[in-house]
Amino acid sequence: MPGQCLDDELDRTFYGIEVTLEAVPSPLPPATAAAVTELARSAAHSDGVNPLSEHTLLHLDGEHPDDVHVLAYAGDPGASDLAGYAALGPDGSAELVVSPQYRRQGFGTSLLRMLLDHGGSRLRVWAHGRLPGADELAGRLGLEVARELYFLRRPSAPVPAAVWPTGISVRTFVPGEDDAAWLAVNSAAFAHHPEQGSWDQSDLNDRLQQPWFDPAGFFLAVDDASGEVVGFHWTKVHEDEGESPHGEVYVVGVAPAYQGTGLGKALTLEGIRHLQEDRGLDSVVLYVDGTNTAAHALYTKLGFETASLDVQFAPVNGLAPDSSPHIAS
Ligand SMILES: CC(=O)SCCNC(=O)CCNC(=O)[C@H](O)C(C)(C)COP(=O)(O)OP(=O)(O)OC[C@H]1O[C@@H](n2cnc3c(N)ncnc32)[C@H](O)[C@@H]1OP(=O)(O)O
Ligand SMILES: N[C@@H](CS)C(=O)N[C@H]1[C@@H](O[C@@H]2[C@H](O)[C@H](O)[C@@H](O)[C@H](O)[C@H]2O)O[C@H](CO)[C@@H](O)[C@@H]1O
Repeated sequence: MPGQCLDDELDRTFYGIEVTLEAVPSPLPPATAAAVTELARSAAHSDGVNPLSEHTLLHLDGEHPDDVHVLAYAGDPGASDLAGYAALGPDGSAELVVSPQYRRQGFGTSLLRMLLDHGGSRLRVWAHGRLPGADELAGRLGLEVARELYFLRRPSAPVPAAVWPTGISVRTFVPGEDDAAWLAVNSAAFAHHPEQGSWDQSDLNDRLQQPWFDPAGFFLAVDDASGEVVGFHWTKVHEDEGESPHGEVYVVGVAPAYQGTGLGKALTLEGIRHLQEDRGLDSVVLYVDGTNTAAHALYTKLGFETASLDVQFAPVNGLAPDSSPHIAS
């Protein structure tokens, strides 16, 4: 829906007496963003998995005019606390979460129906951890699994020394100097990825400003002959409330012309060494798409094991209701 925006008037859509849904434009008022963050924290504590991804949480703040936020209340908005939330991006990707105290009362169904109204056949809604009920709710509304994202964990174990391909050296990322070079190799490495390959300077800036960002954990592989950045391993440390600190292989990418030379393995090992030895972290995690056979083979070899699964649901054969979105063009 690029370039589209919500009507001037709040687009309030009612799905029944008990549930009030309100589609609100970006930017969310700070108090509303805080309520959504608390709702997500409460659900994570109850379910053992975060219902909203980093991208959605980052987009709660700031101007993202192509995003749609949906708030669910029991009764009139403001008359009660937030019962649920859904986010819909311009590419049809979406997430939704219902407060643990409002489960099995139709809020999830109402939120998903509204996402289908707005997203149509492009809707791709996440179910992180594929929790009980996700498949049932999705199936009831004509959705099926369209994508699998595996969450892998590597228990603490010695890290073999990285063996670098000839003519390649490694250094760490310098914010403000390496941005363009990293964006270029990231988009080349992830040219076929639904999200990663389209990251731009704004996406990078969002993350450079995060408390977890640490350039010492962001490794760049450089071709000595050309000086070109040809690969990277960006690590991340999670120190979230209620979780033991752990490291993440956040993103590993190798320029297509350098793939199959041992560079991905070397970069991955260097990042794991950093997380374990420099940051003193025991376990290391990562996300990898189910279709990514190369990455899966690499990580399995390095001792990663499947810990959980996220899935994305999509309308069966694009048969979603063909209702036109409730948004002005
Ligand atoms: C946590 C994440 O970031 S998941 C996303 C990972 N990144 C991407 O998918 C971006 C696009 N792909 C790439 O950048 C690369 O293909 C990577 C990072 C997956 C692998 O990097 P490469 O430099 O090609 O890997 P490298 O040459 O070091 O191979 C290491 C091992 O990976 C596996 N592997 C690499 N490529 C392949 C392939 N095409 N098919 C099967 N296995 C493969 C093998 O086990 C290989 O070991 P081997 O050569 O001894 O058999
Ligand atoms: N290995 C990476 C790059 S290809 C990957 O698969 N990322 C996924 C993953 O991102 C994680 C997610 O945003 C978590 O909320 C965050 O805490 C992690 O740090 C991220 O790695 O899942 C996303 C969907 O939730 C997906 O869009 C990314 O491509």
